[in-house]
Amino acid sequence: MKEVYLFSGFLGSGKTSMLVDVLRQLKEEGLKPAVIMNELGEIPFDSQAVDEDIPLKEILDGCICCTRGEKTEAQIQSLLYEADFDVLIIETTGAAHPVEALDAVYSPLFADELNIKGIVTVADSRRWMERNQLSPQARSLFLEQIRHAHLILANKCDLLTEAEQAKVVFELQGVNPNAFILQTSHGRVPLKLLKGLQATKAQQAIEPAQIGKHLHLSSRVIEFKRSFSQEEFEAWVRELPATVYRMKGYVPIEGMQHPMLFQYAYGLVQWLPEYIKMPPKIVMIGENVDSIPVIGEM
Ligand SMILES: Nc1nc2c(ncn2[C@@H]2O[C@H](COP(=O)(O)OP(=O)(O)OP(=O)(O)O)[C@@H](O)[C@H]2O)c(=O)[nH]1
Repeated sequence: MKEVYLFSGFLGSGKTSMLVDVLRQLKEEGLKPAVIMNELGEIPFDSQAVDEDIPLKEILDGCICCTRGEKTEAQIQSLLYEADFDVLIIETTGAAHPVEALDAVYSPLFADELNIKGIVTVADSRRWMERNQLSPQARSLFLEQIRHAHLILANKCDLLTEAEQAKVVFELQGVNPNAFILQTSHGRVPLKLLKGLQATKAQQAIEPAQIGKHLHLSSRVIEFKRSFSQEEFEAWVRELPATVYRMKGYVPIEGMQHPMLFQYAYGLVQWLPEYIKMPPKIVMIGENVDSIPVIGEM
């Protein structure tokens, strides 16, 4: 399986600096990286930071998490098809919400091929100290990026005194008690730390994924062995805890020739008939989703 890392973080926090350094380390270890970059503008500004021999896809005209889910899926699929790589790094825009970005990346179509190792959030320590100057929306996004991270870089620590650095780490840990927090400058993170992440462990095609129990934001692949009535399936969905944020995939429904395309977000369910036979599985994204009873297995 290919390892996938999502780099998240506020505008200008140091994501590209981290990317450049991680790419260098991967190459030194003889690993082949590939990169998907998501930039808000039309011009691929940051992509110049990636060497030409590294497979690179860009999503330029929008944010990965808002409208670009399908585009991300297509970019990953074409990378899987055309490029030879071991590790995929996806750098999101500073405006991406981590749950939505994870959702855009995690498709039942290639869940068996990708091992999503986790979300690494780069936090600008100086900006964190001055977060009260941000608009409420920007501040809440900043907090969400920290809250859902599996690893946090308290970056730009060179701009802070030691006492300030300690305060920032303490406060970040308060927002996300589960993530490891590393103080960095210029996004320098040892590769070993990234490799140790386990947002989703290796998944078998049949078995539901084993997920790190102590991590809150996690994902899971659920494969169905029988079909359901739509009512029965939706009754199960209604019973799910509010901490299940997203589900999508293909569900075998009685009377339908092929599994139906199923989408779930913010409590809303959407069904669409599918004209080709897709594998009967969905992905679920939420907090500690491994402990949730699954329809057909209860
Ligand atoms: N002093 C200091 N500057 C840093 C550090 N990390 C990054 N920078 C600078 O901050 C600026 C933004 O860094 P990038 O790595 O481009 O940040 P980014 O998150 O990719 O930025 P966007 O793509 O605009 O979201 C650059 O000028 C970097 O040189 C750091 O640890 N200390």
